[in-house]
Amino acid sequence: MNKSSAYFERSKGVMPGGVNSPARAFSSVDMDPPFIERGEGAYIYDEEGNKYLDFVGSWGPLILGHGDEDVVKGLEEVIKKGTSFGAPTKIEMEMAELMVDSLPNVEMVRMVNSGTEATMSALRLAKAFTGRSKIVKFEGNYHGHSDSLLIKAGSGALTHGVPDSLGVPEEIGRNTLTANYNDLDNLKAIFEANKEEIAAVIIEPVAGNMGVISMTEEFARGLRALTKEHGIILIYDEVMSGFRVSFQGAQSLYPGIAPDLICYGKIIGGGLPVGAFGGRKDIMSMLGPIGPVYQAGTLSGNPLAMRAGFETLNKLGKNPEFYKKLEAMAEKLEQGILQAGERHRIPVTVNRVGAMISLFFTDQSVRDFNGANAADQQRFKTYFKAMLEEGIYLPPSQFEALFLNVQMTEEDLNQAISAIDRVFSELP
Ligand SMILES: Cc1ncc(COP(=O)(O)O)c(C=O)c1O
Ligand SMILES: N[C@H](C=O)CCC(=O)O
Repeated sequence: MNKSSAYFERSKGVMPGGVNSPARAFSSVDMDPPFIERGEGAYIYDEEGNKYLDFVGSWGPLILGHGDEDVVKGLEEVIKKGTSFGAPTKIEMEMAELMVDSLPNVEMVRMVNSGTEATMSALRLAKAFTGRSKIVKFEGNYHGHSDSLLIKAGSGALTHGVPDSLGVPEEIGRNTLTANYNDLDNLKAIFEANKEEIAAVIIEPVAGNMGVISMTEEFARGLRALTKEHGIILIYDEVMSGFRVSFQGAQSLYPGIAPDLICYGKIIGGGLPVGAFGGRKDIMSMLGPIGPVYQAGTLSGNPLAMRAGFETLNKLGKNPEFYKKLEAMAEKLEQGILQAGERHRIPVTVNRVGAMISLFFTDQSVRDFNGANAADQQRFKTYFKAMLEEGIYLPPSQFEALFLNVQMTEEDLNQAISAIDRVFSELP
């Protein structure tokens, strides 16, 4: 990777760590990242022309693969008319209608430019609605990089050893309480100790930022019952799981449980920068200009992002077989990993929900942050590097999820499974 390494050195001179988001720096696996030149279907190509089967998919958005023809055609149409107006457009309305019509528990929605903005704004709204200041998040969950959420955070923050970022003022940090994922007793104790002070609980219902770990049914029910009992707003962060684990996201996996607000991002932008939050009309109606909670954005509802998102959601909604295919492929991959583990005596636990999957080098079940953190990260590093040499592009951290896309074929998966088998056979 001579060219990539040279570009990386150049980038480091002008960009902190050579990147615009730490997760992509590959420092966690002690190597330089390949610089990606283009993507096509299920594959990406680096500046040297190396071809990789892409299990990152821009960290989740590209469920249709690279260069989906409907997304590209839509973008070409929009770009000829203008890239941004800072004024209402028809496509924003159509996108909002599509989301409200498709999603349970979303009566109104507001578009923003990233998942970070979505969670930050949803929390502000919850604080205004309840008149309270504290929030609860779960250790190892990641909700973007706003101050109050960079506490015991997952994803790149965890991978790079800064789950509690410097620069978050103590008085802000004090209002963020952290709980253990899937632990109702812990949550009850926090609620009891902070009566009438907690505005919201925010959770990744299917977490992907400490590896993949989902809420147990019992925990999901208890969480909803307890938040209701204490007058606390329940926010599902579906930035990653939305339209990924099923068309209606994680909400549909826990029938009968309704969050009050839900955050989106990634897939709803079809590969362009986007986020959204929505939910109960009485809460959403507190937003400006009809309510007292201010929230805004020069490029919010940008026509290109809206069109890419609209084409993506429209296509996913019209093709339920996509999700069946993704599920079948992810299951095949899961089995392939487990069988390779057995064959080569490598202790491995695979967590999977739909086409979100991750592998932990441990023989213990992983259902919270401590479980994920106890897995063998040194072994993950060796595995990651060897897989990259095999032409398989995985997220460079144990604490991230792998994403499949609908462009992947049986042959692609067989290639990945054979690579895993070869790599496991040589793991120290
Ligand atoms: C669950 C979750 N919430 C929020 C975010 C923040 O989104 P963004 O990176 O678009 O700001 C991410 C990813 O980064 C995420 O995975
Ligand atoms: N896990 C993160 C989001 O889901 C990875 C993306 C990033 O932080 O760059």
